[in-house]
Amino acid sequence: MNIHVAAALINQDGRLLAAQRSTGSQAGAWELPGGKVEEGESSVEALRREIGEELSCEVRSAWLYDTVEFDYPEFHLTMDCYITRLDPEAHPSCDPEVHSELRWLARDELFDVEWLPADVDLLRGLAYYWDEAFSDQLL
Ligand SMILES: Nc1nc2c([nH]c(=O)n2[C@H]2C[C@H](O)[C@@H](COP(=O)(O)OP(=O)(O)OP(=O)(O)O)O2)c(=O)[nH]1
Repeated sequence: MNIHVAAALINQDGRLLAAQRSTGSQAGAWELPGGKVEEGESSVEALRREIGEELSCEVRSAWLYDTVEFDYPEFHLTMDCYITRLDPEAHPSCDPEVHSELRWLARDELFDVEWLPADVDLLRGLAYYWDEAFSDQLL
């Protein structure tokens, strides 16, 4: 089984938004906000919808940073990860049905939380290319 997910790398004031899953078998683990791409939807459309549903925020712009391919025991994950800009005044809020906590992590705090296994290599890379990835010139 293949699961296609769209996920957001959201940076504000030099920090990345991380979210802790509140339900399911992966409860307690940290992830990037996002979710499954539905039938008939593009991955950017899924990103906009999920960020609206989960964080009550509007996506201003998004560009594809990387696509993660990862084998979980039960399924294969394809995850499109977008550098995502919200309105600078936006305050993402936590929907308890999805996330138990949101945290803004600085570059040197990225691994203070326990990420879902599929995210670890991506975030290692992001820590390395942090300034380039979040440069305003690219948005
Ligand atoms: N959103 C998100 N999902 C991730 C990440 N890393 C990772 O392995 N996943 C996995 C966890 C889940 O098995 C799957 C996403 O499914 P989900 O349950 O969040 O999707 P959804 O919001 O559409 O939920 P649902 O409607 O099926 O309940 O992808 C990540 O950084 N962000």
